[in-house]
Amino acid sequence: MSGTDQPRTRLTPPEGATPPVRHPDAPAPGELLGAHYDGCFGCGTGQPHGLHLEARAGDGVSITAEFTVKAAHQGAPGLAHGGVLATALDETLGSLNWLLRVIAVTGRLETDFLAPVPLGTVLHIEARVTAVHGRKIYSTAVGRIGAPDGPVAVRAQAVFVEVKVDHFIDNGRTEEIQAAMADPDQVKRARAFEVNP
Ligand SMILES: CCCCC/C=C\C/C=C\C/C=C\C/C=C\CCCC(=O)SCCNC(=O)CCNC(=O)[C@H](O)C(C)(C)COP(=O)(O)OP(=O)(O)OC[C@H]1O[C@@H](n2cnc3c(N)ncnc32)[C@H](O)[C@@H]1OP(=O)(O)O
Repeated sequence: MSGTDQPRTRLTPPEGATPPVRHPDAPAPGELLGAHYDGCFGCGTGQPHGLHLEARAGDGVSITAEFTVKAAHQGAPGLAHGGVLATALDETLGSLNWLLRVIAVTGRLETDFLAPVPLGTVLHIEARVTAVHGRKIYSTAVGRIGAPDGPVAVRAQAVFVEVKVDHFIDNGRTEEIQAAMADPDQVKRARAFEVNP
């Protein structure tokens, strides 16, 4: 790789990175987070074939989540599609930002697939922020088959990049943005981001 083929940033935090700070108003450990947007493929209830991933706050800046592999999520017959598994990890990692009260998008996501995940499996995911450096948030996730201490099937390392709410307003389609703004819970959440940076 050379020039523009190089990744923007390494997955290991640079010198000067600091430990993440859990926001004082973050949901208590064990609390269900709920969907951040009804139309989200990862967590939204309005997506019939979505992942319907359920995330809970953990201790520190960590999240646990469960995702059940359904027929619509197959790649090979009877096995979860790798991209769908990466999505489940991405969604769980994205939920971590709610504990920091920061809005951030995935900049880089590296996934290791260690074991196939059969249809019907409940994938138990745990994700954690390891460090913060400027707008960059470094995090890791692991997905286990069948139980929180089950065999490891997937792992990920990620860098999320903090953005302003304008990122969504400027880049999203007007129709969906207006619908999201009309959802009282979304407005509350967007406000919370803006008054509690
Ligand atoms: C209106 C109602 C809406 C309400 C919304 C309210 C709340 C929303 C709540 C939650 C929604 C949030 C997420 C959804 C949750 C889960 C879903 C899973 C997450 C995703 O699925 S999300 C979709 C996929 N994701 C993208 O769609 C990103 C596309 N992309 C961009 O939008 C830009 O590319 C961006 C913003 C990433 C950067 O652009 P930029 O211009 O702002 O930043 P800039 O270039 O200045 O870089 C600043 C520092 O970040 C480093 N950096 C930059 N890019 C990097 C990269 N790719 N990898 C590693 N490091 C990177 C630089 O190296 C520099 O580091 P340093 O400061 O050390 O030099």
